[in-house]
This record gives sequence, structure tokens and C-alpha cells, in this order.
Amino acid sequence: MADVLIIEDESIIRDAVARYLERHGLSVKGVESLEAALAEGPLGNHDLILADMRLPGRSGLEVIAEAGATPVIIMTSYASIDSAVEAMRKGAVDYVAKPFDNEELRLTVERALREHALQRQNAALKAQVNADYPVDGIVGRSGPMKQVFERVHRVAPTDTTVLILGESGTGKELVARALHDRSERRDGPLIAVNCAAIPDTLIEAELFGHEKGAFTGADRTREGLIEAASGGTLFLDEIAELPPAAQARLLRVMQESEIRRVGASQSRHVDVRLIAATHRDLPKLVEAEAFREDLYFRINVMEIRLPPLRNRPDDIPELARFMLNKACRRLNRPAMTLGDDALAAITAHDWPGNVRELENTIERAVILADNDTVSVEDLALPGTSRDPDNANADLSLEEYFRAFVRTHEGHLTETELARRLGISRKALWQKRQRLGLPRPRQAG
Ligand SMILES: Nc1ncnc2c1ncn2[C@@H]1O[C@H](COP(=O)(O)OP(=O)(O)OP(=O)(O)O)[C@@H](O)[C@H]1O
Repeated sequence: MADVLIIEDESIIRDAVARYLERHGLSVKGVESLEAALAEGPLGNHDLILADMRLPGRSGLEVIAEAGATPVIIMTSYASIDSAVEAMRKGAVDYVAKPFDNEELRLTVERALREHALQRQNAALKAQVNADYPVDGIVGRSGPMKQVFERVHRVAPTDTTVLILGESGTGKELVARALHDRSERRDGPLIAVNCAAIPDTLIEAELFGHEKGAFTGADRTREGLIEAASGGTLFLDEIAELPPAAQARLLRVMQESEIRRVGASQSRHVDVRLIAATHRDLPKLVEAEAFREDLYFRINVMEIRLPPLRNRPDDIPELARFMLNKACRRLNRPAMTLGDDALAAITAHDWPGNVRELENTIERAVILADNDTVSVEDLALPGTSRDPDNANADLSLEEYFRAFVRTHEGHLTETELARRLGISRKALWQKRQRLGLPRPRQAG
């Protein structure tokens, strides 16, 4: 039974409210002042507090300050919106204006209790997830992952630029999100941009914004993604794919904390923390003059290296179970288990596409499985499938993709190529990574 504390100096109101709420199944205690309430113990011991805005010598606002996580509803005898607004600003969850309708009061109390219970449940779930996985839902207990978690803990609260390195699908974006969530900027936006997925011709306008008329088709002034991230974090995935002009602009933003939209004459102040990621060897690109050295030094302040799955086989069984639960939840299926043969095959497989590939394989297996145990056949892993035709079919699809891309990449844009293949630009880019078909770099 929820426990409600009423702090109200007018005994007639206090008793009437207490009796009414008790009749509706709540356990209620009434006191006449904040002092009397505190004499009984901390206010946080209660599930909800109903407090008068004007208490003897005190303000209801002091109750809010004492209540900690317990929700406070303010009762105000002047239906003056000012004091109610002030109370809400100070953290009251709601207010009721006296004289109030009993039914309305009850509904307000019940809603506040419900929301508080939900918040507590969420906090408990989050604590559970954090206890299971040291960093916000990132699975891994192997030595290399422990080092990653240690770095994340250390670096997240600072405002330092972070460079996340790792093969495709190793969890770079997940780490970027964890860094944001554990930083002072967590209430600000996190804007994630995959530089490889935006056509070169659009990337500057997308990132830096543009003025009306800056180029053909710019029919209005638009804020860019960097400005949208102001007050928060900008995650630039695949930063090595940024064309040279955008690299130069980004460097200026980082040096001066100022951004100039394409076509603008004035700069604007921006306050973003940059987290960058790439699967490429940046020093090599710097050597080949494909990536600016000064920008490399700017972004490489703190490095987090994500190990590929093949270097942490100990994590594979736990990751596989995690992905299985995730897929069942997403696909609305009752919980399933992994058969011993499936687990053995998963552990033995090489996973060139890392965790993303493991996740996709398991999701497909959940769809294909016809009972609640995923078998090795359901996984349809190349080389382990007991149906050789299946493996061949997969192979020929890949061969087709390879041939199509190689034949057309010279004369089609990436957007057009993706459209002709019936997939998104990001999917095309990911498939290129997986099959080792990097996009030819464009001149200039
Ligand atoms: N350690 C992990 N624990 C749980 N899930 C993970 C882990 N690593 C990756 N994942 C999941 O795998 C998928 C791919 O991860 P993510 O997008 O972060 O990889 P990435 O390195 O950014 O890939 P890319 O460079 O190809 O964009 C996501 O669904 C992510 O949630």
C-alpha cells in the first residue's frame, strides 16, 4: 500500500484529505508542519508528499528541497498560477488549487504515484543492466573489453575529444553513446553522423549548415548537424571518409569553437564535444595525404580501441545469449535458448563483421527457428550449414553484389548504386566494408 504524507496546517483540510485518500486504499499520515514531518524521519521514506504551499513560517518549496526523490504535490490556496509555477520549477510533480475537488485530487495523487513507481522500476532495471554489464548494456568480460570499460569510465566525464578505433561492427557507436550518457552533457543532444553515408557533395551543407542561396537548391537557410549538437556531443563515425574541404572546416570548428555555415559571412559560437570513430588506419592515411595531419592530432587526444571479436573469443557465448534475448524481445517471441551445436558453431566462427554480424545471424535464426531452441541449421553460417545449397545461394548473392558494384561504381553515385541495389546508402557502405570492397576515393 502506498504511503502518503500530508503536510497541512489547517486540520480540517488535513483530516478530510487523509480520510478520503484512506478510503481509496492509501496509507496516509497527516502532520501540521515541516518540523513535525521531519521529526518522524526523512521525507524520502514516503512514497508521496502532499504539502501546503504556505506552512507556518515555511514555504512548501522547502518541502520539495527536503523530499529528495519522493514526488511532492503542492496545495495552494491562492489559485495563483505564479506560486504553482514556481513550485513546479523547483521540482514539484504537480499542484492542486484549493478548494479542490476530491476526485481531481485523487486522480492527481494516483498519477504521481504511478509515475514515481515507473521511474523507480526504470532506475532498478538500469541498475541491474549496469550491474550485469559494466558500461550501459555493453557486453564483455574479456581482458581487452575490461580495458575498454576502464577507459570509458575515465574519459567519459571529461570534455576531451575521443577517437574510437575498431573494425566495422565492434561497437564503436555503442561506446560513443556510453561516453555521452556518462558525461556532463548527457542532457544535451547526441548527434551521430556516419560520414561515409552522406554523399561528398552534401556533406558540408549537412554538417555545417548553409545560407539561403549558398548553392543551387539551397532555397532556405538551414542549421547543420554540428550546430544541432551544440550543448551536447557530436559523434562522427567513419571520420576518415570526410572529404578534404570538410576536414578543413571541421578543424576550424575545433580550433575556434566557431562554425561558419556554407555561404555565410559570419561565424557562430558552438559548444560541442567531438567523438570520432573509424575502422581505417589514420596514420597511414595521413602519410598518404588523404587525411589532414593537423586534424588527426586534434581528434587523437584520447584513444579507445575496440577489439575485434576474434581477439576476445571468451565474450562470444555471453554476447550470443544477449543477442538472442534482444532478438526475441524485438520480434515479440517468447524466450529461446541456444542449442549446444549452435553455441559451438558460433564460438568457432570467425565473425569478420564482428558483433553486428553475430547480431544479424542470431536475429535471422530466431525468425527461422521452428521451436524454442536455436539449432546450427537455423544459424545458416557459411561452412557450418548442413544445407550446402543454402551456403551456395549466399555465396552467389555476394558474388552478384560484388560484380554489380565493381561494374557500376565508376559511373553511378553511391546513392544511385544503393537505389539500384534496393538498399540504403548505409547498408551499401556496410556491405562494402564486410566484403572488402572499399569505395574508390574521389579526386579532390
Ligand atoms: N559489446 C557489445 N555488447 C552488446 N552489443 C554490442 C556490443 N558491440 C556491438 N554491439 C551491437 O552490435 C551492433 C553494431 O555495433 P555499432 O553500431 O556500435 O558498431 P560500429 O563499430 O559503430 O560499426 P560501424 O563502424 O560499422 O558503424 C549494434 O547493434 C550494437 O548494439
